Order: sequence, then C-alpha cells, then structure tokens
Amino acid sequence: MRILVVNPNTTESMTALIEQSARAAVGPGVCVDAVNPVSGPESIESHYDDALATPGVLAVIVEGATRGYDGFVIACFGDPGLLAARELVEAPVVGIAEAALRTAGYLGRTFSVVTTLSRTLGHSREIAYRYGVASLVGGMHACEIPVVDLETDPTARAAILAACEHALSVDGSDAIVLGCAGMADLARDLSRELCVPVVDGVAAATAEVEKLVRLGLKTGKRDEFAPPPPKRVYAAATTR
Ligand SMILES: O=C(O)C[C@H]1NC(=O)NC1=O
Repeated sequence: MRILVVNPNTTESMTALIEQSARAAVGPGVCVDAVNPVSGPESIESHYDDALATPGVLAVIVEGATRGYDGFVIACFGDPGLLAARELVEAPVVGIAEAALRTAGYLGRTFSVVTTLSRTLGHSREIAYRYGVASLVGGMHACEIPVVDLETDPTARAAILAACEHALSVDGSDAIVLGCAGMADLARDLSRELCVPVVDGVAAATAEVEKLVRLGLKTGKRDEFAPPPPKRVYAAATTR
C-alpha cells in the first residue's frame, strides 16, 4: 500500500516533520511519502493562504494518482482542497482536521482544539460544523505562535502546553486536538504531560487512509464527487 501525504504549504522542513509523524502511524507494508507543492505560501494562516495553496494541493494529488498512490492525506488543519480532491481522484482523500476531530470524538464527551493564530479559529469552528462534530467541541484556542515559527521559536512548546492547560481548565474537556500539522511531533509528549489524549491530525488521517484502503473503500462517484465536467479554464489573472 502507498499513501501520499501532501503538506499544502511550501515549508520543506515541515513536510519532513509531517512525513515522520505519518510514517509512525501506519502498519507494516505501508509506504508513506510526504510532499509539498513547489509553489505556494510558506504557511497557511488565512483564507487567502488557503486559496493560494489549493491549486498546488490538487495538482500534487492528481499527479500522485497517476503514480499509483492508494490514498491521500491533506496535511493542513483546514483541509484545503479536500472536496475538490475527492472529485478528482478515486482513491480515498482524508484531511487532518476531519480525521483529528472525528478521532477525538471517540476519546471522551468533549475535546478542545489548540491551534496557532486566533484568526484561524473561525475557520476551524466552521469545519467542525461541516463535519457534524461541533457539539463535541468544548472550545477552540490559539497559542499565537505563527506556523513557520513552531520549529524555530524556543517559546513555542511552552506556549502550546500553556494553551492546552488553559483549554482543559476552561472547557472541562477530555482530550486535545492539535490544530496544526506543524505540531505533529509534540502530541505524545503533551499527552504524557497533560495526562489526557492528544490527537495529532497527521497520524490520525494517515491511519484513517490505511484503514479505508485495507477495507477496499474509495470515494463514492455516483453524483457529487463524480469527475468534474471538463471545461475551458482560462489562464491566471487576465481581464477581458
Ligand atoms: O491553520 C493553521 O494555523 C495550521 C495550518 N497551516 C499550515 O500551514 N499548516 C497547518 O496545519
């Protein structure tokens, strides 16, 4: 089995971190590769970044399908391009936000989400509603560390831990979801320190794809996710 994990941003060090977490989540006989588009934003922290990143995500997934990958992960907490990707390929496509939110639902009555910047909280709330799990969310919190600083800011880990402690205290929740792929390497340590389950969406989504492929399950192509009707697509930003 071969799974392609797509980091929608173009920060290659984060792609490597994502690949490590994804590989640790699968069983024997499963090959995991992580890639990122060659063009696009270095991080995704706004609707604009999300829009900029989506074409690259879709191109990488379509190319991966031609290379025979059995399933795909979109490794950005916001799941950019997820529904479009499900139209474009037959293999299962899972986003880390959807996988993390659904996984946390198995672990208690409610869970808290801890992400990077507060400006992304509205989108996270919106996708929790979209996935039908908003009632399980005890609260959503930001550590205010920008995505690209997660690896370099010496205060990042302490800030994320403090945000998790605050979340558990005010929300009274049973588990934590890490709302950024760049936090993937922190989940196990945070879980030990907080004494609650901490869900890393990269691991959750990759394990979910492995399960779907093992069960022989693919996206339903009967109607909404059938291949999009072919049409002329004009080149970028030209006015007539
Ligand atoms: O929304 C966020 O802050 C996290 C999201 N951005 C990014 O570049 N990778 C992510 O997982």
